[in-house]
Amino acid sequence: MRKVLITGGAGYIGAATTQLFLKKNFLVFAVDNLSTGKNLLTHKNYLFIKSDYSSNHILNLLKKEKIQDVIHLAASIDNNESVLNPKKYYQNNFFKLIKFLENCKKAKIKNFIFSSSAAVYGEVKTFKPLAENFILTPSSPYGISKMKGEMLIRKKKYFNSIILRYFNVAGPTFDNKFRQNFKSYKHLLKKLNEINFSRNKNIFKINGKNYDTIDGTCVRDFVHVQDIANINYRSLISIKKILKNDYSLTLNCGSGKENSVLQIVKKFKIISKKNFKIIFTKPRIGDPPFLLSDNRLFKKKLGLKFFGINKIIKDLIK
Ligand SMILES: O=c1ccn([C@@H]2O[C@H](COP(=O)(O)OP(=O)(O)O[C@H]3O[C@H](CO)[C@H](O)[C@H](O)[C@H]3O)[C@@H](O)[C@H]2O)c(=O)[nH]1
Repeated sequence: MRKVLITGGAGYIGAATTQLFLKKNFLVFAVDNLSTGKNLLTHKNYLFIKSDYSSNHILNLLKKEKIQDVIHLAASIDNNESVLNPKKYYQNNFFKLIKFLENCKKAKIKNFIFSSSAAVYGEVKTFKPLAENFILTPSSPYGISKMKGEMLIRKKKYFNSIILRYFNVAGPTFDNKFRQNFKSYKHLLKKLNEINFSRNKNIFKINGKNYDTIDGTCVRDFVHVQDIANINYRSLISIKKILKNDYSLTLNCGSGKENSVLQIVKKFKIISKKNFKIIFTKPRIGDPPFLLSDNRLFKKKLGLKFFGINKIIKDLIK
């Protein structure tokens, strides 16, 4: 049975990815320090280890179990928080990664999938889809920590690596089991779904209305978490075919379909059949006005289709 180590395995994307690898008959070692995600599974081929991903405990596990495949998802992921507490982001996402990569070398890891983010593009001045070779100007410590992580991994030639730049991930995991539920997160679809519909005077706050976009609100490219799990899986099992003679490749993981925040809020209103008032508040610091994936390389290499925003919303309100 093929083994895989999934760091951040109890997180939101970690849980969806773990569910899929179990379904595909992998023996999954899920490591997580349970600081944000607490999504644990029960399955005969699932082993949960409460630990920091960079610990010696994990190094010993990799060696003992002769694990060759790693999906690295563990990270602090809140753009807003990273502006307030940058040290936490450099520590968790970068300095620990340095140690973890040394451990992966010692354990002779062969294949490494790294979860990066569209946050590496930052506050781009263009209003076009972003290709992987677009200049990186991250606007938050979170984005910077991911960009530095990418650069570090690309230099490592002792394993195959695929760097996946996730765009905006949303929707429930398989079987509708887990969601983006960490209380302090302020993700758009999480906040929309949290509106207390039993009250009459519900309001939803949109951050900013004067961006240079179709309707003045920010534009995003939403991807279903189940698509992301599938991308993680396909990247690993097809890594040789994807890389050909190279040792590392970076891929955008976005649907290429743009939606403004206001469009999404209106769609949510229609699909959920709930009534609430929309108000505009001040823009969020470091909020990129426009993030849209140019996914031509992704399509060429992985050829997967995306579910789309309507299904994400329908699944969320189930
Ligand atoms: O109550 C809310 C919540 C969000 N928004 C707006 O909706 C857009 C999307 O916000 P999210 O918080 O859902 O997502 P972000 O684009 O800020 O960031 C997300 O996507 C990034 C990549 O695109 C990174 O991966 C990051 O970790 C992840 O949180 C932003 O313009 C935000 O200001 C609102 O107007 N009101």
